[in-house]
Amino acid sequence: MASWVLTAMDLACQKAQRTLFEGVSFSVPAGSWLHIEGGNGCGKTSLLRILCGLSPAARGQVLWPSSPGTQVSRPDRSVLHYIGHALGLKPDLTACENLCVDAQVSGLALSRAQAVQALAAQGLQSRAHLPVRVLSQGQRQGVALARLRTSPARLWILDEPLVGLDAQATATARALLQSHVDAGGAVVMTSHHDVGLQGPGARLHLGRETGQA
Ligand SMILES: Nc1ncnc2c1ncn2[C@@H]1O[C@H](COP(=O)(O)OP(=O)(O)OP(=O)(O)O)[C@@H](O)[C@H]1O
Repeated sequence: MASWVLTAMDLACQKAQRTLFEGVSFSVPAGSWLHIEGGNGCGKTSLLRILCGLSPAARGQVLWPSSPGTQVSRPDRSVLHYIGHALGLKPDLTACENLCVDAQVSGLALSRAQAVQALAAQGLQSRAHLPVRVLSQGQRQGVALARLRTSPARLWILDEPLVGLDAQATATARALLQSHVDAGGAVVMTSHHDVGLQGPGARLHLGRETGQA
């Protein structure tokens, strides 16, 4: 049985007095995934931000996992790792430094060698010591994904994590997400493409059929 769960209860979202979605409820237990899909502007990013506690819901409630068997009122970085469209990278720091600083903020000790290893696993070893501002968009996405490899969080919330990746980087990223789920983590993600995750999981289509997942 799963030791923890992310729960969304009857969520609604409004932007500029327009209801984007309502009645959205789901549970994402440890060891599972949720793929949120839907057309441009249907509210996928807005939903992820609500799930992360970055934006308020117009209605409803989110219960985040904490240590096994408990729930917290807001998630911290030890619980939840969010990658949004903006990626959150520091452009003047190298890829390696970005991982080290990110770990430091999470209260983790990460050596440069460990950071380079995480980047190498994304196929970015040769880019490790370059400032992020000179990297391509796909390479930046790879750096953001490499941070997942050093994150303590069991719950990953990812906005279009495969966007801009070439075929090889996409396969690597898919394997990373699958291994996280297989190891008892959880992935909530948006994507306009089939991600092909296996095992316990669900798809939530935001739009006219929005509802239970
Ligand atoms: N602050 C805001 N004020 C007014 N409208 C907003 C605001 N923020 C978002 N929106 C609108 O809400 C809608 C949903 O935006 P959101 O980014 O959640 O969509 P999305 O499903 O992630 O789209 P995409 O697939 O294009 O990334 C869009 O029409 C957007 O313009």
